[in-house]
Amino acid sequence: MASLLIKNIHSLVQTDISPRRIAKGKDMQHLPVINEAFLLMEGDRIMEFGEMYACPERADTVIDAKGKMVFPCWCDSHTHLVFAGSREQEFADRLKGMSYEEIARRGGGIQNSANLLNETDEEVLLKQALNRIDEVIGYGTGAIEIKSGYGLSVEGELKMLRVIQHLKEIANIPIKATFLGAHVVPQAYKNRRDEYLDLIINTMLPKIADEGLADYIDVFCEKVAFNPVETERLILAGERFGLKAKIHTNQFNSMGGIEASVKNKALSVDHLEVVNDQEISCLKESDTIATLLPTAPFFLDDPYPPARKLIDAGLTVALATDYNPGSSPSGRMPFVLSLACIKMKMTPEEAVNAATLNGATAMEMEHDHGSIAEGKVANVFITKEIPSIAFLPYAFGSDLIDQVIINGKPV
Ligand SMILES: N=CN[C@@H](CCC(=O)O)C(=O)O
Ligand SMILES: [Zn+2]
Repeated sequence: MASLLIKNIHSLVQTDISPRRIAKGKDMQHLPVINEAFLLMEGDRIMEFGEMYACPERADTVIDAKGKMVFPCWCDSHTHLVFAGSREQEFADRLKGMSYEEIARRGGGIQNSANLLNETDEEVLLKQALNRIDEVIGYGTGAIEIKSGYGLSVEGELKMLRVIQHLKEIANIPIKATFLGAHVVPQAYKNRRDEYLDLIINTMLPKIADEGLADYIDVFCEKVAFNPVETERLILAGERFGLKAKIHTNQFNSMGGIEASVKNKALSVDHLEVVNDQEISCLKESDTIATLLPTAPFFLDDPYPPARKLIDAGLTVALATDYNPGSSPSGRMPFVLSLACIKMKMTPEEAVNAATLNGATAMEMEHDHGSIAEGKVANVFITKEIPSIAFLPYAFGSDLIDQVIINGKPV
């Protein structure tokens, strides 16, 4: 097996000697670092790491990282990166004052992306999504979740999930697939929402389970999409097919989505731009991860999630890009970290924990990803020469990633 040694690392970040599963509440401030370090990878795994005095003498390939830092790759646990076309016309409409919700109500938004996706061939979707995966690897992402939800029909949802399945086979980073048939009620079912729910539960889910196309189920619990009762019905249906829930909720309204998710042991609740004290207390009683997506409120010019309140209440916070054509047309994790610090007052250490270990746990990949630990997959990135960890979110526009290593190989 080929070995790769990185030596003279100024700081090796997020080192796990006795592996942590998660960083919760005030522990999110704890970011273990080894200064003047080495990292040895063999095959696709991390073999050994430590201080330079113990550095092995030989390896097949040696990289000198003097002045640079090494991080585990980002774990982006919430994306919609299989999509067709783009929505800059809606962007222009919003700049003139129209809201995201108004655009959705007039049949634009998610329905617009669904129309485009249903007209696009599977091979084209695959090629474009693969390009996006290559793009985000360049930003340091080494594990990702991808949702369906722009099909909104049996054929469309299956097409999206088959594309994601194909991506799992050919992309060189691990992918988790989430079924989001309940993204909005499609226009064709406008006055027949119960029939659409029945279609999801009785037709889509059995086919998806039959082909093993999804790892999780998601519902957009919002006024423009599905209510908490419908959300709970869908979570329970997913559970019958072995799918845990990761739920879009509290993006624009607080209407019971968190309670419905927590009650049904959702793995994560995602967005949380609008969240009240009662909902925070409800989350405190659970293991459900709060996944925040700050590029969405940045792009939509909405309020940011109250990350400080959530962390100070002892919750587990993850950060992800929400890469999608409508509310976050960017998969750039370093910018997510900058927004988390600048707009949500997370510390750089909390932001790194949220974007690595907690992101991995939000897609149940923490055994193999999210930290520098012996035996974990060797997905890491080397920064350019930077003076401190805080420099990464601080220098928000700069490309500070020098080299990305995936499965123990530079890409
Ligand atoms: N809010 C629901 N879904 C996506 C947006 C999808 C879209 O606008 O196309 C989100 O997470 O922001
Ligand atoms: Zn989303």
